[in-house]
Amino acid sequence: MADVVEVCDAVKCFRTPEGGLVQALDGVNLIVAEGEFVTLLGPSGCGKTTLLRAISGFEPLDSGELRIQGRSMQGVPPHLRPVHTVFQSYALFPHMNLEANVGYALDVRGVAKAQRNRRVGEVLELVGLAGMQRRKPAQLSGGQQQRVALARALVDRPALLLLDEPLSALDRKLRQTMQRELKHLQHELGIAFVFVTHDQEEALTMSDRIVVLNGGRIQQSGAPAQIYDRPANAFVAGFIGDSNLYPLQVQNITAQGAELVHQSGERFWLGKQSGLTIGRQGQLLLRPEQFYLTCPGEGYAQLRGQVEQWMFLGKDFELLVRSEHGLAVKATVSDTARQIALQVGQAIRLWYAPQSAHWLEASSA
Ligand SMILES: Nc1ncnc2c1ncn2[C@@H]1O[C@H](COP(=O)(O)OP(=O)(O)OP(=O)(O)O)[C@@H](O)[C@H]1O
Repeated sequence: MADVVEVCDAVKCFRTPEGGLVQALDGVNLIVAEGEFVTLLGPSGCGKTTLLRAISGFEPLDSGELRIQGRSMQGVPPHLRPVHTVFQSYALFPHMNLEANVGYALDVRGVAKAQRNRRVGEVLELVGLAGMQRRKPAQLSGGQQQRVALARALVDRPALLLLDEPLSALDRKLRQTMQRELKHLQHELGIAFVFVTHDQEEALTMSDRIVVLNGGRIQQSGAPAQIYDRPANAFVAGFIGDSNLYPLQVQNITAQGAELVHQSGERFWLGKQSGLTIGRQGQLLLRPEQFYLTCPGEGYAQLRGQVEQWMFLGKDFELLVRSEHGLAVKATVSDTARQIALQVGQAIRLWYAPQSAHWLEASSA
């Protein structure tokens, strides 16, 4: 697959009104392949919007390179880049009807009327708004307005669509519907998407690849499952999903794996892994859903503790357990908890597979 976007060593600093300097992008490298759905994810202020604005041409970089479809974007103004942005606020022209809003980019470029009308018709069909051409934005629902914004951005078939929190103004249900539609549309059109969101669930379900940013630096770039199951460092582990993260030291190495100890005396097991030596320090990641209340089979490790809190979530139970040595353990366990009839203060065992635990070396943690 050819690369649509290449960002090399992008650096961008802002001078703040208070007289300080903010490093919004601190040596960012990003490649987006043709047809890829890439999500930029990170806390507020991590540089997501700055990176999008640099790609679209609204924010010149201090240093670094940007190529779109192999062409350097040095000195190329936003309107001449093969890129459109869809914003959370839709940014529609309120006085124009839907057809004029969508056809605007083609009108500006002087596309012949017949071709223009055909393209507008096609793209409205695509986003499910055929027959609403004459409505003005105020006569549409939030979800419909977002579809117009999408249609407008897609009408001249850009190589790349940038989406800056496009769904965050929608309520939960509509948001989920739009997530599915957007993903379907992206697949159908084969256009590369760079999508910005705060919402980790949205990122995990929609993306081919997630790029996690913090403090203007890329922390990790990978497929959703890789980011979730094998985070590169403690920041990513803590930012995505619920996590139990314990600072531990390697105490012993056996044929099955490693025995790890917390300073409280609590012991954990980690599956076989290359490069581990006795005395190494790091953090162990165990996701709440990796625990079981009954031993699922051979080779599982156990953690004893007492139920401190429990909540029924409709399908699963969410438990807060205090381990024998005083560690807090979050566990999400399925239905079997019904038969066990949980009570606060009850002594229980939590089982986990040592090979599903993830070790973060101190240097990367
Ligand atoms: N024009 C500007 N002048 C000064 N500082 C800026 C400017 N634009 C952005 N910043 C700063 O640069 C950093 C990165 O901002 P950016 O908008 O890229 O973050 P973000 O990840 O998109 O955040 P959010 O999720 O809140 O939108 C922040 O610290 C922000 O305050």
